[in-house]
Amino acid sequence: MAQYTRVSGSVGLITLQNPPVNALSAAVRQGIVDTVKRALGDPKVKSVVICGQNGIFCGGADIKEFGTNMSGPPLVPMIHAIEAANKPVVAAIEGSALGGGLELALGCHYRIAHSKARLGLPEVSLGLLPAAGGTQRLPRLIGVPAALDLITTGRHVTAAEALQLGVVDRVAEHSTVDAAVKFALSVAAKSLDARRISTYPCPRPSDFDALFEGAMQKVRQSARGAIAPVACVQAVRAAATRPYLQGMEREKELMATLFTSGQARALQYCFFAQRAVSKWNMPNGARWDTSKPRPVHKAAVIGLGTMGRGIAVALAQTGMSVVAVETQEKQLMEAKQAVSGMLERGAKRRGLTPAALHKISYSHDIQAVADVDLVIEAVFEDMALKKKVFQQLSAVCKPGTFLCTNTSALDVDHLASQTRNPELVVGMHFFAPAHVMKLLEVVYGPQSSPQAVATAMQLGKKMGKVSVAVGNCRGFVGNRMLKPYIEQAFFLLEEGATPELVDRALEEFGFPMGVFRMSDLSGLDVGWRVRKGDGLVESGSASGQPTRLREGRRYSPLGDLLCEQGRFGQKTGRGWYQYDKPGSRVARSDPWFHSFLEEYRARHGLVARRIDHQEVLERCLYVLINEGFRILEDGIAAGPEDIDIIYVFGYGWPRHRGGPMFYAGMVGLATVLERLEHYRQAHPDVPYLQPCSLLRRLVASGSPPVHRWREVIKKLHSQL
Ligand SMILES: CCCCCCCC(=O)CC(=O)SCCNC(=O)CCNC(=O)[C@H](O)C(C)(C)COP(=O)(O)OP(=O)(O)OC[C@H]1O[C@@H](n2cnc3c(N)ncnc32)[C@H](O)[C@@H]1OP(=O)(O)O
Ligand SMILES: NC(=O)C1=CN([C@@H]2O[C@H](COP(=O)(O)OP(=O)(O)OC[C@H]3O[C@@H](n4cnc5c(N)ncnc54)[C@H](O)[C@@H]3O)[C@@H](O)[C@H]2O)C=CC1
Repeated sequence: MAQYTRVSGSVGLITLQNPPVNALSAAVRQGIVDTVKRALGDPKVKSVVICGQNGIFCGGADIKEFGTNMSGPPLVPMIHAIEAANKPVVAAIEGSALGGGLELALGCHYRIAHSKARLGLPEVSLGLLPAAGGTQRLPRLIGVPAALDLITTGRHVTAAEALQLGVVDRVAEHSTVDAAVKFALSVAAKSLDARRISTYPCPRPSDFDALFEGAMQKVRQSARGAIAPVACVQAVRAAATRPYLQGMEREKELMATLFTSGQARALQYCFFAQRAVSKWNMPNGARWDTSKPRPVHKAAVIGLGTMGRGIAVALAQTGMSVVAVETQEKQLMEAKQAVSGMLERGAKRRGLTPAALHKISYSHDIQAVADVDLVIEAVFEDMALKKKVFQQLSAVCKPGTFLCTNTSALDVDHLASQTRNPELVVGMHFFAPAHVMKLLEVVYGPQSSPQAVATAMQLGKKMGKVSVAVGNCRGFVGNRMLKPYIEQAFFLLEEGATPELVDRALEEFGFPMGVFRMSDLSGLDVGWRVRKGDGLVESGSASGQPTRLREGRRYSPLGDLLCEQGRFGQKTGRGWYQYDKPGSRVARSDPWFHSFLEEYRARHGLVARRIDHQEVLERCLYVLINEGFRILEDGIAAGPEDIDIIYVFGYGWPRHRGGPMFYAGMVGLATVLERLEHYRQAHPDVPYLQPCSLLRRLVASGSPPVHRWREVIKKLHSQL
């Protein structure tokens, strides 16, 4: 809807009304068409202001309408009619002007933004391009390089940057609508000839070809396999090379291919999934909207290694006081230096002074945490040590302090049982580097109170994380699913693949790094220590003939053998690949490893066969997806969206493929099931390939779309 009033005698004020973000639904578009017509037809009206209700201009096209039978007036002619008007139209931008919202503003003759407003064309992150003239008007207004940047990244800019770029004409500190009305009165009689952006020539940069080649290369590298960024570059190129109307034709043509693409569906699914996971619920009925978080004014971090340092930075950047605790003076001083450096660099990047530096106090005495509201433990992954730390915390902290652990896989319930108040214990599983990575798994046990979960979720939000509440099990959601994925990659090496082949297949699929490059980066010794703890590693296996079975299950000792040789990955300069020196990042194929692999196969009577990318993807990804179904079946994740968001934000799953569970739906659940059955037959000693009963059930019930899986899961749980 759009409301129309006449203000200050001669200004027609149009207010978009569609809470919460005034998205351009069919009703809003119809409202704009009607009210603009009314304003232009009213002889008393000399100029027009368009604004949005409740302090937000417009969040763009109504994404919920996509995929439906979109009725109502289309955006392009609506915006053209505004631009062609013979009375000045001023956009009064408060809150956000995004996507179609900014395109609407670009059709206006003037734009005034509030100093706190954010503007942008984020369509690319939804698998689309700004198809209401955005790709044609913006380069004409602010030049090709700046338009390419905004359109291909989808980034939101502040009002100050928008003013500097020339996207807006003025910035208002107080009521933007009042300022716009005043301004509209002042320009009522002015000629509009120079105010219609579509009539501007598009500036042609001197380094035209190099600019577009560079832009194309950049988008192909940053979002491997994503089609929308490429289409965005093509559309801006059309603006720079064709007259406006022909450019609009090209924009429309490119949008038509994107609009119905699987990638657009996947990205739009991610948009809603990201919002859905904040509305968490627990199997005991506790929910996000009935559980009140407790404010956290002061927090502590125990253990300032790789993770603890990043967590301390993320906490301090929220503005709260942080107590950082290490055991030894030397470690404490090193950590203090590292944390200060991280905060200073972060502040410099954002053009701020590092105020958070003074928010952290350091101590090697655990008594220092006595008065904090919440503690995050990040000591070594060692149950005995963590148990001791939780016992100490329980004794030292004031009553009611929430005790959280950053363990990657250990039993959160067991840690809770070491404390006087197990209901105050949850897992807060960050990802490295903790001050950068967006994902946070909040792990609840049967005793965790809804308030503890709500507090951890809210703290995650405050730290800028995408937080997902999950149940307690070995590895929680992300790492539990990773185990069979890595296992398949090892088996593929045994059967004839190379690290290069496996990684290429996964990187072409869209992962930033394949499994072996990733393993070299995070350190082969991490998994080795876990396998040793599980009693899977045979000592001295490098010198003997290590077995490839553990309790009847196939096992590949390849990773253990490399570790026994001191090949821990990048940190030692050798792993699945070789590196120029320890710590170097460029992976090169290693002839040593190839001959080692051949000898290994020969020793075990394994005959290498040709393995193609399809098999790599099917085996690595379907086995991971299968574990995802088990996690849903076990009630560890509340829905497929939770798993998908964990994989997209924590594990580099390509966003344009929507996350593993959405991807399974795209491939077809019946196909995933059939391929798992096929591989299970070929590898009867690999239990992870056994299709999960939830997957079978979903296929038997006609493979419903992903948003209906929760119903099937609910039914399944009610029958148990
Ligand atoms: C051939 C066909 C031709 C078609 C031509 C189309 C051409 C186009 O140009 C296409 C477009 O505009 S695509 C839309 C571009 N706009 C965006 O991407 C902005 C999306 N929204 C945001 O960033 C934040 O919500 C925002 C920054 C606005 C607000 O953030 P908050 O953190 O305050 O609030 P959220 O929790 O994100 O959102 C609140 C509720 O609003 C829903 N929502 C947000 N934007 C929407 C939108 N654009 N359409 C529909 N629903 C939207 C959001 O899902 C959430 O809903 P609930 O979770 O149910 O409360
Ligand atoms: N490194 C990673 O990528 C991730 C690690 N994690 C988990 O985070 C935890 C920490 O891992 P990292 O930071 O990698 O380990 P790290 O080895 O880098 O750091 C552990 C730190 O804890 C300190 N420490 C040991 N005992 C202590 C005590 N009693 N009091 C205070 N400090 C103590 C050590 O001096 C060391 O600085 C582990 O549980 C790990 O599984 C979770 C997510 C990712």
